[in-house]
Amino acid sequence: MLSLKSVSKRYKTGDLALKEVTLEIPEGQVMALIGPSGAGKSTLIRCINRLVDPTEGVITLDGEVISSLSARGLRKARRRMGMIFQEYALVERLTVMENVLSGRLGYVGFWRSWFRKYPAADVQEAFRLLDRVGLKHMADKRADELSGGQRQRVGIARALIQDPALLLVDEPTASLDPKTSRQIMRLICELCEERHLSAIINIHDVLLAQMFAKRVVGLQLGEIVYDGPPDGLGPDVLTQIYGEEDWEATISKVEDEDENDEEAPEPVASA
Ligand SMILES: Nc1ncnc2c1ncn2[C@@H]1O[C@H](COP(=O)(O)OP(=O)(O)OP(=O)(O)O)[C@@H](O)[C@H]1O
Repeated sequence: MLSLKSVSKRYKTGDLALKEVTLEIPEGQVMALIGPSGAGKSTLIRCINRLVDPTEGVITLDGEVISSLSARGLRKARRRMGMIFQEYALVERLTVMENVLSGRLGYVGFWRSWFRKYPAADVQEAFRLLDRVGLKHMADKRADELSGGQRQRVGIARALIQDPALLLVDEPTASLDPKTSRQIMRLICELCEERHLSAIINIHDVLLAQMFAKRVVGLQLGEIVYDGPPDGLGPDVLTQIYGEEDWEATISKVEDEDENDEEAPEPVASA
């Protein structure tokens, strides 16, 4: 459903951030994008939602060519791409509910959103989503009263109320502790499965990528150097992506954690 063909990006500074990247992401697939700092992960995500214009190549979402859309076409296409950010990007002085509803901005028109007059169906859906992410009881809290994990749950609900076909997730756990990081990754993956959503998750943490994604793409200096299942990320591949390190320790840690994972499951309610 998402296809990138020979996508390259050269910034005005001369940096070649992406080199002929070709990828296909089928419906419902969660893909983790890994690679060292500067590999081009953010640039790839930004080319898909056109925050950055690719220099060459073609990007299509469900057959629609994203890479050459006009501003109006782009606004429409962006409704189909939910974004989840590292720093949550919430409006601090607004409530949890208002932040979630802001995900409908692309649909409701400027004045309606200015006066915060969202349709009843949107409000109902926001409650359902807050229930699903475990925050129904916090709908009236201000965003600045929440913990990092709770903020990210609001960010997830805000992305989902857009009713996207694709989730673009940029470092969702970078500001979270290890346990919360796992809960957030698990929640994102479960929601993608429930809703047949595709996702690209840009993630620094190789362990988390291996634990939760069915497919991992490794970028190095703007090129894909690995594209395959998480268990194919052996020491040689990781060295190719990140350089020399004691990868055996990392890999065995994943196995240990899998065996000992006795965390309580996320709250379940119908979505
Ligand atoms: N706006 C920009 N102008 C010029 N060069 C840029 C710009 N943004 C990124 N770059 C360059 O493009 C390359 C890829 O950067 P990018 O941010 O996509 O990497 P990344 O893998 O997301 O890194 P990180 O994990 O640190 O966020 C780097 O060499 C970076 O310096």
